[in-house]
Amino acid sequence: MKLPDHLSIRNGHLYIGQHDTVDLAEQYGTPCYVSDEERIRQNFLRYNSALREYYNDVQLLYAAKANGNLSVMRVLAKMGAGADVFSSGELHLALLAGMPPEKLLFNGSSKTTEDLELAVDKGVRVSLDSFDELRQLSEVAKRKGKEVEVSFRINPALEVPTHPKIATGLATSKFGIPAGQILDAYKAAMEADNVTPVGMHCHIGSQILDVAPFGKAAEVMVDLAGKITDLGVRLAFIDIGGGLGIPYNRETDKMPTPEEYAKAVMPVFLKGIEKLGIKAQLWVEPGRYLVGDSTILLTKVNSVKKAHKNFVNVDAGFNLLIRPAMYDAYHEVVVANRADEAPVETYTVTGPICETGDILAADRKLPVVADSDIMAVLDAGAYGYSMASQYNSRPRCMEVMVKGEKSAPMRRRESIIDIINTMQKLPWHEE
Ligand SMILES: Cc1ncc(COP(=O)(O)O)c(C=O)c1O
Ligand SMILES: N[C@@H](CCCC[NH3+])C(=O)O
Repeated sequence: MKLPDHLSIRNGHLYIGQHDTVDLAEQYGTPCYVSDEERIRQNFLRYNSALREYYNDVQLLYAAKANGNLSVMRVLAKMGAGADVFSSGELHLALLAGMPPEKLLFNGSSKTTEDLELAVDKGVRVSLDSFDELRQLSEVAKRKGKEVEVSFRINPALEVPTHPKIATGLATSKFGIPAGQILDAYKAAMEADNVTPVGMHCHIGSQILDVAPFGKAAEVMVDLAGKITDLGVRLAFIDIGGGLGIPYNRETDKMPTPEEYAKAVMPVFLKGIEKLGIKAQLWVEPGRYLVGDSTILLTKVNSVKKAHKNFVNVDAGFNLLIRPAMYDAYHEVVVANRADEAPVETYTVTGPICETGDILAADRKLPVVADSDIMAVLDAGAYGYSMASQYNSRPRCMEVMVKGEKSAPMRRRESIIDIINTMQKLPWHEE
């Protein structure tokens, strides 16, 4: 099995960095997410350098939805990342993590008045998704006597090779303003009180397996940039979103690298802005690439059952990692305490949730598995914990970070008390 550099097999056990995952499972309990801080750094550096090879004025805005743990965001903030925030919650976290407001963009297709107020109060730029939202933001900013800088999210109407649920730039998707309406949007923004258009934004989808659509999106953006500049808008940034995929199946996935991504995007972008004679900053919003492979989910085998199939029943299910159930996503699984044993049996790894679809990994060849074995689900750092739920009244698990010889929890395990405490007794049930 091919492993990323920060994972290795030593003495029959799976290691993350310098840590035996079987010991980590013992020390912190299962289920448990474990992330490697160094890996996040390496991923950031690689992505950033690939783009900066071509152009100095690039700003990475980490897509906070991928993994909103404050410790993860602090690591990225220290590296110089800003953030794409998609809610007031993510905005608060980004600021707490030390990301300056000028490196944040408040995205979202359905913002509340409170969201808009927070953006204005904190001096964060807003990516607008409708004419309605422009009007509302203008009213909010005027009421507060403040100015707010904006971009519009553009729907480039592009097909992308990914799961249909995570293609976001299709003509039919809910995101963005169609290219045919975009000049009217900028005109309206130029006329609106207390609002200044200074940027453009698009994001075509996630887990994209080919760089060609990114090049196409860049082309659409610089073409439109010309028309928007002609209106008199001074573009400070052009944000082309995130979406670069990662190889979840290292045996079969042929994934584009950040260098290939940069090669597809940067010449188009640079030619475009040179032609226009502008010096816009390039903003990109990677999420998955920065954190996806940094993290494993450790889970313990509760029981093994021979039935229609060989089922391995583990203590983590789609309450903690919904990607396999939601997108039929593939995640590699390793029996952490038998990592050097030969795969001899085919197993389906299932969680504890009361749903047939609670399958983490189907039909995998693994060593003979027994109860109390520790399994690691790989590449769980993006859209893992951040999409976790308390379904079946299961408290969410702990998150641990390792760095060199050190390890520490970066989020405590929830307890049933946490769940109970959010509920309130109805007044007519009191007596
Ligand atoms: C607006 C926006 N930007 C960035 C991202 C990050 O995407 P990814 O994690 O695929 O890089 C997303 C998620 O798809 C998004 O919705
Ligand atoms: N949640 C998706 C990615 C969507 C990103 C948000 N637009 C996944 O797990 O692959």
